[in-house]
Amino acid sequence: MESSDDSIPDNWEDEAEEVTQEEAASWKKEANYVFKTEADTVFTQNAYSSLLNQEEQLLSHYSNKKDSTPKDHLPKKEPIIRPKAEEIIEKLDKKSLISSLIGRDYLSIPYKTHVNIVFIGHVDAGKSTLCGNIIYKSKKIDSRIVEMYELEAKENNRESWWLAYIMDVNTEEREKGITIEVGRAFIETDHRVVCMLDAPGHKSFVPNMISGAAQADIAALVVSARPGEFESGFQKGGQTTEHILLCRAMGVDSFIVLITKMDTVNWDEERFRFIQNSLMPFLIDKCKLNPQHVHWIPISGLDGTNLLINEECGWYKGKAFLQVLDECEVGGKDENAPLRIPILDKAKEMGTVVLGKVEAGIVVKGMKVNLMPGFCEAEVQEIMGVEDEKIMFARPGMNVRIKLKGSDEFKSGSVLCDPYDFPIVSETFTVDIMVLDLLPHKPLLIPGYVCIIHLGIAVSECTFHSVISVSDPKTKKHVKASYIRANMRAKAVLRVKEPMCISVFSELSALGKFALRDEDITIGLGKILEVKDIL
Ligand SMILES: Nc1nc2c(ncn2[C@@H]2O[C@H](COP(=O)(O)OP(=O)(O)OP(=O)(O)O)[C@@H](O)[C@H]2O)c(=O)[nH]1
Repeated sequence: MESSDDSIPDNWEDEAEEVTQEEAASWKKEANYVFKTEADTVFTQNAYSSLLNQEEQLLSHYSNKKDSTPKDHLPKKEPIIRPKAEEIIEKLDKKSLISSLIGRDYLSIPYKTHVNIVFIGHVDAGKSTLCGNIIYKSKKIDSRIVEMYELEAKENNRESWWLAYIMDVNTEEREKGITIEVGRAFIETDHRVVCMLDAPGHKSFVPNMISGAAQADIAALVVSARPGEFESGFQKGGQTTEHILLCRAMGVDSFIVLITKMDTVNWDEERFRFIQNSLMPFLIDKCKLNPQHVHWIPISGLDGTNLLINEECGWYKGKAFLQVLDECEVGGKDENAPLRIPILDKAKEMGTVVLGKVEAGIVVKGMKVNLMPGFCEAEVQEIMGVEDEKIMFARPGMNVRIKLKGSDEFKSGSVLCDPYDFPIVSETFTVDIMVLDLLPHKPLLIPGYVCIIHLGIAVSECTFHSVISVSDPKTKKHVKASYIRANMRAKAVLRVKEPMCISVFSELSALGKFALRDEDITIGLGKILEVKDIL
């Protein structure tokens, strides 16, 4: 039944975003920036004097040209009125603020961009083996440790698994031969510092896989070419499609498909093309990936062919995995945006140390920060980079450990942000949701339906508050509805148990995309359209 004048207009997504931006703008105006500490005073003063310097330089530039420049081209010398702190922050870009804080122009030094790649795919596809081999071949591991792993694999009757042991570090993972936690290792390509996130393939550990996907810029989809293995991973119940959908839900737009175990099919091109043709419609048509952002490489994770350099595979003339990884497209991140670091983990190490990836803005040693949604004030005492080296500041994309001084009454999943510019904190928000399969005994999403939401790396219980509309699959027009069935696209209002840091998707995808899970299955994926700030 299509509603008449009160039907949802086609452009409701745009309208929803505008409302949020207006709300954000009015909040920003009302905000009262308070600079309490000495460090903050220096920060503000430096920013202020930098602003004055810019003005003076401009004036002297014009007065030196006095004779040749007509008078009315000169800017009028106005009495200088000290601007308010918030005006300074609005006028100056973040880079000059940071440069003045750390006293040198560090930010113009060329550097390698940082990217995270998550390895996804069905259980036993070969993810850990190929990650381990990349580390081994890049000589990032001591030969004595390799010998130890070889011995341990032999003792566990899993001789060929020693490469996987480089990523699978805990005893249970090694004894069972499966990944449980997201493994993490760093390598460097010519232009990038790459964090490899080895996600578990087993369906019991999908929540861990989602946390890996939420940190990723690129996905490496690992598919086994061994007869029968590709088929079981891609069929209903296999993890290949679920992992692809979850990565898309977490905002990953760039995929490298690694068709591995090619040694088991004698590097048969026909097998490679069969897998490629089977996966292509799902990636391009269903998941709406740009074909130019999907790369295909035949490899063997076990012997390392085509991992670092293109080797001995007559019919494949393309690049090796690390060469593609060095240059494939990743979405830009905004250095000048307010600081956002979703906290992945928190530990006590002579103070509180947090682990996270800088999603937006720049974090600088010595700056004041706030951990939201709990309003925990703290100071950045140390920043540690990928090799645990101490650094002065970190840019977007970088994985950092940060030692904090101050309150530690915050949970993992909180967001570390600027002291004067917080993300929206809310418990109720409007979403655009694509519903997948639903549980046989719970076939409708209706107000009151309770499930688990993975909002980036944060996890919470969530309830369907109301259903607004569903999209008619034929006309694509939204029609009023009071329930949602499997495989429908809909607009609904969700409510989480406790306030969370949330963003409209178009503003910051890291806090604006989500997956819904119920009883171990993924029931929906979506993005946030509108949020009511409760602060
Ligand atoms: N012949 C051959 N065997 C491989 C290759 N890659 C992995 N294997 C074997 O496949 C099995 C599973 O490999 P893993 O690397 O543990 O698979 P995984 O995808 O990390 O497994 P989960 O993380 O538990 O899902 C092991 O016995 C590996 O030795 C390959 O390229 N060729």
